Amino acid sequence: MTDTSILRTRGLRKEFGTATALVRAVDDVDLDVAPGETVAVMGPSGCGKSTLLHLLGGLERATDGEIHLGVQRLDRMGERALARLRSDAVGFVFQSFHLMDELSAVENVEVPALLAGRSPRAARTLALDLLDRVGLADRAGFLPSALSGGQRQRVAIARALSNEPRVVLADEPTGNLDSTATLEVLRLFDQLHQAGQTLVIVTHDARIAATADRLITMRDGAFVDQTILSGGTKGDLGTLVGMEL
Ligand SMILES: Nc1ncnc2c1ncn2[C@@H]1O[C@H](COP(=O)(O)OP(=O)(O)OP(=O)(O)O)[C@@H](O)[C@H]1O
Repeated sequence: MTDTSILRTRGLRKEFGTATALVRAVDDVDLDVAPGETVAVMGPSGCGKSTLLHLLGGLERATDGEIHLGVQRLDRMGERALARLRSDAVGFVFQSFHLMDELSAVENVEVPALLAGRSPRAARTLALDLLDRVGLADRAGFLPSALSGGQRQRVAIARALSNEPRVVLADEPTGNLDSTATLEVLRLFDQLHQAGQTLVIVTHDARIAATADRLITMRDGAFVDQTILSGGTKGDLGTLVGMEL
């Protein structure tokens, strides 16, 4: 699309299995995500959405093709450089939260900041600030087991932001949440979007996808449709709040 994309793939492919039982999970995908853009990815189960997200965040290696994050080329990086890039530049949000059970909310949030090289004091200050931003300042000392599903996901979102990522990649972030918690998470993503955060969200929920700037539909590993939602078709949060989520 443009040279100014923050995230760009060309001819991206990921295959699993052997020649006799080959699954092409991602099949020749060209993607351009602009800075500050929210992209939603939808499609039937098994069409390759999670695999695509894992490739974009350097969690998995591509079989073929290019992945650019800014000026960096993920597909050419060694393991150490890729690990550094993940901890410095990418925020992940997962359906099942992936919090560390034995760490409090604030400790979970500060881990990526520590890994990214912040001092313990600076990491703690940032983590408390982020928990405040997601409305959980009063739960900082709680273990995940003492939090609701929605609160856990908000901690996970705060954690995803604690390395000040260039892009946040969210895989079914509301898949385990009830409608109230879904709405809370939706509000948070909207705030992030307003603040200029680049977001790629895999979701089965059309109402979440409706808040994105662009909706990509995948099938059998490939993009089969891309719809720009800004302007008339983009659902605003005010309308969604009025809907039964
Ligand atoms: N580690 C793996 N080994 C072998 N096959 C895999 C692996 N990971 C994914 N696949 C296969 O790749 C295809 C895409 O899987 P993926 O999880 O990306 O789909 P998805 O669209 O995210 O599905 P869902 O919506 O159910 O989460 C599927 O056929 C899946 O079985």
